[in-house]
Amino acid sequence: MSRRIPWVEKYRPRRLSEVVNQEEAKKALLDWINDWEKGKPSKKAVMLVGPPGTGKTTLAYALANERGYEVLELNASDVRTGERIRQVMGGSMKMGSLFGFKGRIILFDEVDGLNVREDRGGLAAIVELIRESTWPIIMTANNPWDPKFRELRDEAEVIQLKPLDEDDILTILRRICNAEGIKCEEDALKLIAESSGGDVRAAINDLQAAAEGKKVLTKDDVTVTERAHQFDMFKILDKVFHARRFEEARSVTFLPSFDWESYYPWALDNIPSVYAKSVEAVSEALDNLSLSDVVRGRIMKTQEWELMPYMLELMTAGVALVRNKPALARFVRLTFPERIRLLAKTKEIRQMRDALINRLRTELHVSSSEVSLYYMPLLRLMATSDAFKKKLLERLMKIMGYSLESVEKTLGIEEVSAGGEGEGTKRGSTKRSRG
Ligand SMILES: Nc1ncnc2c1ncn2[C@@H]1O[C@H](COP(=O)(O)OP(=O)(O)OP(=O)(O)O)[C@@H](O)[C@H]1O
Repeated sequence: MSRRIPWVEKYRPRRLSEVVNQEEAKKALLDWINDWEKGKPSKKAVMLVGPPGTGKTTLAYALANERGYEVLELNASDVRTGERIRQVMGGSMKMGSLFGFKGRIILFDEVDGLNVREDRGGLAAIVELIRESTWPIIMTANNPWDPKFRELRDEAEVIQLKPLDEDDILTILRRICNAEGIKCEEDALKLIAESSGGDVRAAINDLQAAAEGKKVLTKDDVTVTERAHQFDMFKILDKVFHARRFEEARSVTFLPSFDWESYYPWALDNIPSVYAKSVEAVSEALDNLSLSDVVRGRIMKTQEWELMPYMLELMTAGVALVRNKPALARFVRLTFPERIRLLAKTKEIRQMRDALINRLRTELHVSSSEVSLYYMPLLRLMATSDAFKKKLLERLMKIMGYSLESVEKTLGIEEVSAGGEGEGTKRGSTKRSRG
């Protein structure tokens, strides 16, 4: 009955190309190590930041493996005693080659796990380590936005990883099922992926628990634990709405499960109903939330990550501490954000549309935005004209391998003809009657 190798380790990608959907992070990481190798890194360290189980540690190891570095992992107590540091820092880049390595990469996993209050010395030691290091340093963190980590963040290039979506996780799960020779029903994998809340480690663990030793995995075999990304979000919002003090509201941002990208639409959709009794409160909370989005935009554009605490405070304390806040019931009713629901519903069509745009972009040698702006409306128009419709739809079906219905949906011609005549009228009106 004993578990053999955990699948999270067995199937941990060894090469960067196997790490799913973190292309921008990979590129930034490669640029950084290339600069190191040329002897002119802009920062001696990088900090890989992202939600749990999205590939931070994996990227560090894959990079080291691919570029021939030995990984030396350090933790908080190593830093405090200082001894291991001296050991690690001794020697030069050339020394590693004795053992067949090009050099060393120092990995400091989960730096935000340091208890900054009790471990002030530890933090200062890491900063010093970075300044003096002759080796590239990689740190990982889920949530390093506490102002106390500022000095550390300043020493590093912050590389943000994306939260993974269900499709990414399905890709990884299918790969494992194939490698294990297990016939996994798609529904079973979907259930696991859905409940993982974007955490690949959680999904792989659930898969192993349900499938190990089986030849076939069905939906009935899957008893996913209440991983409850959504449940967490309910708890987080509940805490924010009930908070009476600044620190209380802001404290949610230190939870490992806090993911600001998902939090935003949740807050946006729930503020009007939770504060419904006070227009002033709704307006102020939405104002602060939108300001947080302005700050987010600035961070993304200028990479000024030190603005992050302001963004987090505006989206939490800014929502909690508003004038004329109405008295709230002990349990507020929260709803699932419409935007996320809608995005999930239209995902397939959006993907097909993106694929078509991409194809046209390469054929026509123009940018994607030009295709969306000029060529897609033209195609849509042609697809509703008797002179071109048949030929155009047939060509697109052939080129893209879509069904007729998919081509129509991709071009959005239901919407166009909804206002006009023909078969679209019927479909369009059914759609509208919902609203
Ligand atoms: N993008 C990815 N592509 C392929 N596999 C992944 C990816 N992200 C995570 N995994 C798998 O999930 C496991 C956990 O990933 P990893 O340890 O890199 O997560 P992490 O982001 O460092 O999480 P934490 O912050 O909890 O330490 C890995 O063993 C790997 O098998």
